[in-house]
Amino acid sequence: MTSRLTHVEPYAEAEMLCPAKVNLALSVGAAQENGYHPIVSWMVAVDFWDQLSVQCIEGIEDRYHISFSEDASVRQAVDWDVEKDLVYKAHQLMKRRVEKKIPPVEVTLKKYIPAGAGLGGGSSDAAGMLVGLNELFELGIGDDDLIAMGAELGCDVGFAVSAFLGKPSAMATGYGEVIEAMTHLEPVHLALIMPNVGCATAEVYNAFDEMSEDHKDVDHDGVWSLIKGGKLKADGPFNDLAEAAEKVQPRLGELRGRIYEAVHKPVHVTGSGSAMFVIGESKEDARKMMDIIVERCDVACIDVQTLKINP
Ligand SMILES: C[C@@](CO)(OP(=O)(O)O)[C@H](O)COP(=O)(O)OP(=O)(O)OC[C@H]1O[C@@H](n2ccc(N)nc2=O)[C@H](O)[C@@H]1O
Ligand SMILES: Nc1ncnc2c1ncn2[C@@H]1O[C@H](COP(=O)(O)OP(=O)(O)O)[C@@H](O)[C@H]1O
Repeated sequence: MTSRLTHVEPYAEAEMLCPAKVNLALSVGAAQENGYHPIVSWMVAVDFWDQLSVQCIEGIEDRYHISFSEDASVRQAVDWDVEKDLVYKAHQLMKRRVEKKIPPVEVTLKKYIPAGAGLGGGSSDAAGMLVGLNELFELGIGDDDLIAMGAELGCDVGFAVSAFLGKPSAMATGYGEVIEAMTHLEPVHLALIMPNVGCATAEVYNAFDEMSEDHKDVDHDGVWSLIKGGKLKADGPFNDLAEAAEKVQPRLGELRGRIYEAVHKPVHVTGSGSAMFVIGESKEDARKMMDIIVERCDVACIDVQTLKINP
């Protein structure tokens, strides 16, 4: 479960674990007139989370506390205003959407997922807020509408909502907002590497445009055959944004080389970077690689696995 509701009248609280996502495959087409790129991606949610709590309070104003946890693997500061936070934006969107008035809440977001990592942390926090408010105030918004609301906040937010609803593996198409949830998922074990530098998504897509001479179509079949191909092999994942991410953040290419030297397995970039991952044969294998990477590569690394599908 990724959410928990505690009803102690008159106070009630929703606690949400907001999972990171990994793009196991990401195919990107040429930018459209609106500047956005069509994509086909196999996205999975993993057991690495931000913690979000939404609590009813007395008073008239909402309160927000947003910070990185002291014990986060990558220490960052929240360098954006509350009004720019996706949790705040999700809250405002929900208030506009429902006619029933939402009472004041105290929102506490404790972040572990680094920003600008291609792990969709902010998207997941936003999804947690939509799902949490819907449950807490019994707003009765259906799954498809919640996913559509997510897509208004960001291309990746619809997938994050779907993961909250028990579907942590999906093929995303359109600009990422069209979600086809998968009903079967072989567990995938990963060593997840989180460099202490971030990549801004828009910058990476711009670099992709500059680097792509011949504009190809998205590789729908390639992504689909990976999803349907049984146990994922270490060399299975691919990412059309990987080179662009390395152009934006040249340290990544060098680090990727060092990690490969240490574990002798392909090292993949998730989303627009900066995080990378190596596929393990098993939980033990992923953990062993994590130990080696932490020891030899001077970078934060944890072992994670895909969340189970909730039937
Ligand atoms: C690259 C991906 C892969 O899953 O993830 P991240 O690395 O950001 O986690 C996504 O496509 C990111 O989705 P998301 O992070 O929600 O993007 P948004 O906030 O909607 O858009 C940020 C910016 O990225 C660019 N953008 C985003 C999605 C898309 N299909 N084409 C784009 O060109 C646009 O320049 C946009 O202004
Ligand atoms: N709750 C949040 N968590 C992380 N980043 C957020 C959040 N809300 C807004 N942001 C903004 O989003 C930026 C990260 O976006 P992006 O590069 O797309 O992330 P990612 O690649 O991790 O999905 C941050 O630098 C910050 O300005």
